[in-house]
Amino acid sequence: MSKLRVAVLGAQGRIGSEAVRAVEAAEDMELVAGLGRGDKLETLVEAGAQVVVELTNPGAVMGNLDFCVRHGIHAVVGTTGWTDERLAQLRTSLAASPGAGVLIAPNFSIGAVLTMRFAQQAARFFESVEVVELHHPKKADAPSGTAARTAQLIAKAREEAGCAPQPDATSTALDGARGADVDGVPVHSVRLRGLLAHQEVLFGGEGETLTIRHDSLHHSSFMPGILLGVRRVVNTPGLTVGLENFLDLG
Ligand SMILES: NC(=O)C1=CN([C@@H]2O[C@H](COP(=O)(O)OP(=O)(O)OC[C@H]3O[C@@H](n4cnc5c(N)ncnc54)[C@H](OP(=O)(O)O)[C@@H]3O)[C@@H](O)[C@H]2O)C=CC1
Ligand SMILES: O=C(O)C1=N[C@H](C(=O)O)C[C@H](O)C1
Repeated sequence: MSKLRVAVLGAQGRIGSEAVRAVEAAEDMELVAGLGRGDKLETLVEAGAQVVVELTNPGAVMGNLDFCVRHGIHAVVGTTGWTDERLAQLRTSLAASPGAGVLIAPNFSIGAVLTMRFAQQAARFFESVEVVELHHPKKADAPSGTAARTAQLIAKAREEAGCAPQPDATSTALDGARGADVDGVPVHSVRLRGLLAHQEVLFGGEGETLTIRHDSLHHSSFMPGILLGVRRVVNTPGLTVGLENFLDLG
C-alpha cells in the first residue's frame, strides 16, 4: 500500500514541530515537506503533497488553504480564527475544486472533542452556563477556537430546546469583567505561564452545578486526532468542521 504524502505548514511551531514528528513516525505516511514562514507554497506541488496539515496562524491560514484547494491538495487545519465569513469563503473555493477535502478541527484532542459533546448534551438542562479557557501566554487569539466552538454548540442546543436567556443581574461592570459574549454564552480567557490548553464548562441549575473540565498537558494530545484527520480527509471532499465527524460518536 502506498504511503500518504503529507506536508506540514508551520513546521517549526509548537504544534507543527510535534506534528512533523508524528507524521514521520506514522507507518502509513511520508513527510514530503515541512514549511515555515517565507517558504514557497509551490514546494507543496513539487513535493507531490496529497495532504497538508495547516498549523500556522489566523493571518496566514486563508492564503495557504486557497493555494491547497486550487491545487487539489487536501488539508487538515488546526489553526484558529474561524468566522462565518471565512468559512463561507472557503466553501466557495472548495466548490470550484470539487475533489478537495478540508477538515477544520478547533481541537484535535479526544478529551476536548468529548468535552464539547458532553457540554452540548448538558446545555438544555441548566439555566446558566459559562466557559473558562486557560492557555499558555504565547497564544495569539482569545477566546480559543475550542472555547468559541463550545459556546456556539451550547447556544445552538439551548436555542433548539427553547431555553430562556440566562439569568444575569449585572448592571454595572468593568470592560471584560463578564467575559466575551459568544452567542449569549460568556467566555473567559486566562493566559498563564505553566499552562498549555485547558477548558472548563460551568453549568448551574437550582441547587446544583456541573463542571466539565479538560486539560491538554502536552502537544502529543493533539497528534492522534491530526493523524486520523489526515487518513479520513482524503476520502471526504468538501468542508468538514470538527473532528467529531470522524469519530463515530453516534
Ligand atoms: N486545533 C488544535 O487542536 C490546535 C490548534 N492550535 C492552533 O495552531 C496554531 C499554531 O499554534 P502554535 O503552534 O502554538 O503557534 P506557533 O506560533 O508556535 O507556530 C506557528 C508557526 O507557523 C509559522 N508561520 C507563520 N506564518 C506562516 C506561513 N505563512 N506559512 C508557514 N508557516 C507560517 C510561524 O513562524 P513564525 O514563528 O516565524 O511566525 C510558527 O513557526 C494556532 O492557531 C493555535 O491556536 C494549537 C494547538 C492545538
Ligand atoms: O493555541 C493553542 O495552544 C491551542 N489552540 C487551539 C484553540 O484555540 O482552541 C486548541 C487548543 O486549545 C490549543
